[in-house]
Amino acid sequence: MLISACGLNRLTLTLHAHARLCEGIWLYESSMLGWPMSGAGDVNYLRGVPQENIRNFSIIAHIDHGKSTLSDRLLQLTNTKLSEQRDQYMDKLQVERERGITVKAQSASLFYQQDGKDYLLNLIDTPGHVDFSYEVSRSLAACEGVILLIDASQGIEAQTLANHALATKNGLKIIPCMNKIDLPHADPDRVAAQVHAALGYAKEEILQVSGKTGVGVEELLRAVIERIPPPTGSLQNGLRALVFDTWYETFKGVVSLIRVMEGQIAHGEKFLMKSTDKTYEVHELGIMHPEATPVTRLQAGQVGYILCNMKSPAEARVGDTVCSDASVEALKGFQPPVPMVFAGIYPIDASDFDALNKAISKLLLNDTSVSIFKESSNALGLGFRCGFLGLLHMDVFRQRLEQEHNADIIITNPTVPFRVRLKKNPKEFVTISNPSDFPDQSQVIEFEEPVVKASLLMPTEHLGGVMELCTSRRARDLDMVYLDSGQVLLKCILPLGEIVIDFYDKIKGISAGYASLEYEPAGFQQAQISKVTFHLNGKPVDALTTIVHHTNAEQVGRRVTEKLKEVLDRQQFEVAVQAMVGGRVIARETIKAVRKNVLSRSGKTVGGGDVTRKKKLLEKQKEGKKKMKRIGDVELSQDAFLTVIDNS
Ligand SMILES: Nc1nc2c(ncn2[C@@H]2O[C@H](COP(=O)(O)OP(=O)(O)OP(=O)(O)O)[C@@H](O)[C@H]2O)c(=O)[nH]1
Repeated sequence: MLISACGLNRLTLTLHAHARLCEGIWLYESSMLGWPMSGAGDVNYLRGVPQENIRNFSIIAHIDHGKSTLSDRLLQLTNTKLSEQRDQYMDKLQVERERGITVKAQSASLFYQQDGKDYLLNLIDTPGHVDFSYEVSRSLAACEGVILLIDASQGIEAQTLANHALATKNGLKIIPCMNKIDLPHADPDRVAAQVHAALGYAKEEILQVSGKTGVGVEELLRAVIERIPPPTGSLQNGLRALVFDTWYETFKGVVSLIRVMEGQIAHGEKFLMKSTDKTYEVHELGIMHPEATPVTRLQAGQVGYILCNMKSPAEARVGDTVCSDASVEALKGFQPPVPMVFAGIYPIDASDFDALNKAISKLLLNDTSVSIFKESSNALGLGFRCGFLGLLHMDVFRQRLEQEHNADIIITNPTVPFRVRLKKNPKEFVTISNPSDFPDQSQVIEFEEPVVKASLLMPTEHLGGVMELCTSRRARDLDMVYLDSGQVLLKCILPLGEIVIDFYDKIKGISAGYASLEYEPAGFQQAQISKVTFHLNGKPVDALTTIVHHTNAEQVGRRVTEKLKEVLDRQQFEVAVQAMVGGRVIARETIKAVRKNVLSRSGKTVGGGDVTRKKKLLEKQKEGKKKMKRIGDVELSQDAFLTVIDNS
């Protein structure tokens, strides 16, 4: 049996595996979805699932507690057809599959029947790592409830508490649910006691599932339907929908994911983007099932995507309101995320700047939490200064640029944003996120560094080691709360600059992986800040310049000069490698002069008879020369330069 929808001749590009185009009419074979037929004549493929039978929910949890695996099981249980069979289906990006982590929230509309009633369940799988919590907060704006997943062997971790607080703040219904109960070392009783002690849920309220084996997942779906309220919002009102995600697709252009709050929107209709007042026409709209699947109409309470005649990625704004006319009030939108770490991104080959510019603007559409400004460097040419939510976020952005957009890039070493009050304008603080903007010390009244409110959750036996590390990183206002479950929650204020690089790894090492960290911005505090510059025979290498707390300057200076000495080719003259703060040298290495003999490797000269090998080496050197950077008299090969940046 077939349901017909109308006017979709532009949709051939998005032909879905389950759908086919027949004599100009879009036909949907509902039985293929495991979706029973009932009632005829509904032009909407969503077939009038009444609003009270819609549930919009996210799965939230600490990293690795099994959100994506559970999402797989929900797709399976609801007979959702997949375009290919693979684990962690909702992790669509190459970077996610390679790293085994979710970095991008993904939504899927599922159809399910329970007690003879048809339900439309809109699920959003969210990331767990603290760097991507902006994705979680955006996803929650499209939901009425969440499944708070807790690993039955690990128990509550820092991000469990943070996500619980976020869902509570958003007024969402929370279903606490223990996962991985199939693990031999799972301890549901201990974890239930922990959840009760920390979050106040009774043991009976906490569900127990295994996303891996499927045990308990049907009961979980029942709880979703019974405990999470349906969406509200009148179909009769003017259209009001929240854009909560956007991305760019090569053949389709800009795709916006929306949650319709009021009214409805249909194929071919015109709508207004509230922030720009620009009018667009809907070229396609649909649901993620879990691939983009066109429908004719989206109504209040539903989640889906729209494609329209947007010319540039810049026109789509996450948090914007899609509305029928100017009289409709804008929705609350989202607080812009606060960048925690800044770094320069440059094309390896300076002539690729325009291509990099395009690649970045497309990727920004998919990751609105990155802030970007153009900048230039004497060693690297034209590039961008980018703000990220953390180091993992920065690394994922780099990998996505390389993998999804074929960009060859260099990222300079990261720095946190400092603030400064200058004598010429003593009433105002200016933020410095780029070492090149560092002011002359004689003009400075005071500096401030960013701090975070950190929460570290761990079994009590690891408290000593973790406290020691925190103290060595200048932690203050330490406060401990002992939980009934044998865990302790350590709260403190930490300078952001002390945790962005290796703090997380160190914490995991000290606690055998048991301590978890969560943090949020907590303003700025007064600090003594130094700019460390690096010089080759007196000439600065600007891409290596960094800003650090004064107590760390010497250590950074020593590490980078040593690395420069190790990787720099010897020149025909002696080279002084210096690290300086102001006019003062804080670290120095000397590279002795030598007449370079390319035919010598590791001190051994290549055998005289091997002419081809000699030729090859000389050609290689010629090739390498093209990629040499010149700092004053000193030539620095690209490879050497990249190694230093990677290690600085
Ligand atoms: N034994 C067992 N392993 C599970 C279960 N659920 C997930 N896992 C494993 O736990 C690891 C993490 O699972 P994911 O589903 O990627 O976790 P996640 O919460 O989505 O991870 P992030 O999105 O990166 O935070 C994987 O190795 C899964 O195979 C389960 O129910 N039982």
